[in-house]
Amino acid sequence: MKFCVSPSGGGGGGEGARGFGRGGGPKVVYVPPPPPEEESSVFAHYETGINFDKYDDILVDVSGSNSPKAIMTFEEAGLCESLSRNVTKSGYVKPTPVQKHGIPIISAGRDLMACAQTGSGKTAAFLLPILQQLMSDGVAASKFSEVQEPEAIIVAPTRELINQIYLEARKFAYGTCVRPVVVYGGINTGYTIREVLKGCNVLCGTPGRLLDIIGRGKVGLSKLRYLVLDEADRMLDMGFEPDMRKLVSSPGMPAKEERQTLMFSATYPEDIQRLAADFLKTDYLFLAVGVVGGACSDVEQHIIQVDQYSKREQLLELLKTTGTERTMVFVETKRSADFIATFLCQEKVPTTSIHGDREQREREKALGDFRSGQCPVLVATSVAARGLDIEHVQHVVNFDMPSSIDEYVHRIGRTGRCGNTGRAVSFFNPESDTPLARSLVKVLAGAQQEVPSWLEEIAFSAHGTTGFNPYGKVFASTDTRKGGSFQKEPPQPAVQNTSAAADDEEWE
Ligand SMILES: Nc1ncnc2c1ncn2[C@@H]1O[C@H](COP(=O)(O)OP(=O)(O)OP(=O)(O)O)[C@@H](O)[C@H]1O
Repeated sequence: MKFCVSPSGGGGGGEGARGFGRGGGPKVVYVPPPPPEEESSVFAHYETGINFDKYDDILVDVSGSNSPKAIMTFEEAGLCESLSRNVTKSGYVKPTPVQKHGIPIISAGRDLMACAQTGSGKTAAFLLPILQQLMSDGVAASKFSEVQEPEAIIVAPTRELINQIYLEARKFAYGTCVRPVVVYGGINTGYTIREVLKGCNVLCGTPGRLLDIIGRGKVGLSKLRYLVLDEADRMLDMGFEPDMRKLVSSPGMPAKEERQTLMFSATYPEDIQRLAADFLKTDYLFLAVGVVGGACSDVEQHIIQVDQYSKREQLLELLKTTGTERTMVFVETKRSADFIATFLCQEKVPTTSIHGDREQREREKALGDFRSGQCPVLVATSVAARGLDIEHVQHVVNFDMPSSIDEYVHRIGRTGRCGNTGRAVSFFNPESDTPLARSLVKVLAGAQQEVPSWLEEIAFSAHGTTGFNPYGKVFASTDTRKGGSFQKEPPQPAVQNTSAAADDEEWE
């Protein structure tokens, strides 16, 4: 068995994170391998799970005026032949709730803030109606232009996630004249620009690299019709909000009244919802599938009380039971990611790691080795918490609890996707994690999980109450425009999501 070496190569984070020419660091030469061309690889997908049909039982709430009627089937979505064919080849038989409601809303030209649980198909909910519109308008990529004018821009917070979205866009646009392109930090800028100049209709990017390429005059915004913020709450928290403001005030960016703005996430703190409204037309629709910020109930959640010094032993014990099943282990810092991955390798557990200090080449290799099963254990920081859709991830371990409950929801959502079941085990250290206890109890209860009595005690003891963590967000249940706050606790500051993720990913 091959053991994947994990420690950070170092040095890649600074420049890669800040984008070529900004940080003044060494030139990034990395050019990623081209994505697979064979049809079987383009359309490779995993099966929906036994709980896929249960999605239909989830309560859906659409608020705002004149919302269009939901569709029940992909046929009703009115997709053109090539797009329909690609949907079928992707193994999609029926739409998930966020697709049933989101597709007609987007097709009707409405702005949308959509919230649906992890792994429930939000990506296709925005890609399909956008691609459908571009195809029916006969949009085609042109490689004869020195400035590319994409019709859609999609933004996501991490490099791996935006690459995944790009691959989904490429899959659905397969065999058509619509060309998606991806730009993100940590790869050679010249290569990126050459890719953009080959023709670009749907530009997928991380914020830093997008702004960079727009600033270089390689991308014009005059034809832009769609702006999509995936993981919208993360894109608008303190880490990325300035970049988003810069993006929407870039020269040529159509005003919000002239473009369609679409936001998707599994979590939406209320303060972020209010801020997001700045980017949307006033009559935007708010789509909530289930409880906003709730965890996916297909993930079996276990919380174990562990003190800091017993965590490594506990992890080893746990990994003995998971065998070669794919497991993501989340830790708080880049250093501990290296440390734990090295420890596991020494213990003969084939492990790799991903975090913001690893070079992009290493990050992509780590993800590749994990996807292929060569290294069934991936130790990760919050950089891998959101959006990543990796087949066969059966287990998530929170070696360190995250500092916010939303981050917890995203992390455990790496398993139990698309109707499949999964398991999340979290090491709760009362010394450091007590502030999260209350919101954790609510998330567990909301997902019909067993709540350990010791956790309840911590959460609602005098100690737990006085020590209530302002960062331990309790989820809202619906559209903030309805006026109600759904929290018993005071409103949370916008900083709550940023700490871990922002210092880990820095500036993409
Ligand atoms: N209608 C469908 N039928 C079958 N599979 C689907 C369908 N919609 C999406 N999928 C698949 O389900 C998986 C999860 O979808 P996706 O990554 O879009 O989830 P998500 O809601 O964006 O999750 P997250 O909140 O973690 O970002 C993907 O592999 C996707 O291809």
